[in-house]
Amino acid sequence: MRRKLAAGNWKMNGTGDSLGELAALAESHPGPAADILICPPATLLSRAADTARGSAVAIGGQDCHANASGAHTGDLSAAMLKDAGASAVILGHSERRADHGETDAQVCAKAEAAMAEGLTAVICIGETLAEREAGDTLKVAGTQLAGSVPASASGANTVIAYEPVWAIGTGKVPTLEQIAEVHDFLRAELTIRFGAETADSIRLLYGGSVKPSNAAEIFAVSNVDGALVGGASLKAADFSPIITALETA
Ligand SMILES: O=C[C@H](O)COP(=O)(O)O
Repeated sequence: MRRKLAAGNWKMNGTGDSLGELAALAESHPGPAADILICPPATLLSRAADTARGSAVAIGGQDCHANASGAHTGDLSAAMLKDAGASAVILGHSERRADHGETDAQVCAKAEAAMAEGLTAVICIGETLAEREAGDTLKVAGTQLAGSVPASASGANTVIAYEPVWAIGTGKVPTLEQIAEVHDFLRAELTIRFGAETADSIRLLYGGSVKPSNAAEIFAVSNVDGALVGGASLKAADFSPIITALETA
């Protein structure tokens, strides 16, 4: 049985003042029936880990380098994230794929580095609007899944987030049928590659304009094990009802 996961990606938002939202969230969900993960910007990782210590909220990074150390100005290794208090890291987010030209192979190498440090890799995939309109959604999902997920993936070290690029921060959400089609496809692809036992243990998150108003219906979709939430994770008042919807799904 997969435990549900509500993950918040603060992206490039937040300063020390934002930690009050994290504290409020942790206080509102002392014994949640779902896992909760907040991924603040790297500048807040250590303080966020201090704020969340002893609570049910885990802290994660938003990216890591594939190498353990070295001359990579501005980058952070998986070991550094772990040292700062992270237990997970988002990898291959479409914003990094677009802004930094990250390839599936690079995402896969980063995921291997994260796993080697004991971090859970939250690996993001998803099609652009042009790819969906061309009828290539499943082809893109399959290619990104195959290329970005390491052979060592398991339910313990890997979470897959399906995030259609056109749904991120736009208020546009795929139909429930469209979400189900992709999530069922991803489960089937994982089963072919890893076998049923491992495939059934890997959580599949949906991401893209998840709000308190649409969370419950999305969480009722086949093979949706939670959400990766951007904008609505910044305020406890928005993220808390999403977590509650997941707990009761
Ligand atoms: O990582 C989160 C996703 O990009 C979703 O962002 P959003 O909830 O603001 O659409």
